Amino acid sequence: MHTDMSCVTIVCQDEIGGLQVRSREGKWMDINPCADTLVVNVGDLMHAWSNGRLRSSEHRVVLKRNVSRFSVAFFWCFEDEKVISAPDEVVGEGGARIYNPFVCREYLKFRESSERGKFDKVGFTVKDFAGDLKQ
Ligand SMILES: O=C(O)CCC(=O)C(=O)O
Ligand SMILES: [Fe+2]
Repeated sequence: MHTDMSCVTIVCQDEIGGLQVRSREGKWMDINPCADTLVVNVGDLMHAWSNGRLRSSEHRVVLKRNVSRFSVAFFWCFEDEKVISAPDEVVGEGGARIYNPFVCREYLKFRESSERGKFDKVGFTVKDFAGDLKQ
């Protein structure tokens, strides 16, 4: 289970399927394969930029049978040196930023070097890195 570090991810999975996304309520939902259809995921950078309005959902791949599966993912990120800080227009009047501003490169480094995140991408999210200022 992980969230994507990207801004937006585009996934193409074959007919075997297996991709699951966790709902706000914590329920795992199958993303059933559909011919000529791509899956678009919001990643952590977009989640932080949108001040949490767009959710970077936890997802995983679960195979119900012992078969080979093929998928390809395209991860679109902001440039390394960009600072992610939700714009005033997104935060809205009277609203508050829920994350500290951060540099994209630093977040990617954090995810790639942290014990839990190293190989299987499981673990930390932007909340762990930039704090959740609401809490
Ligand atoms: O294989 C898939 O369907 C999803 C892969 C994925 O979530 C990822 O590479 O981040
Ligand atoms: Fe992913």
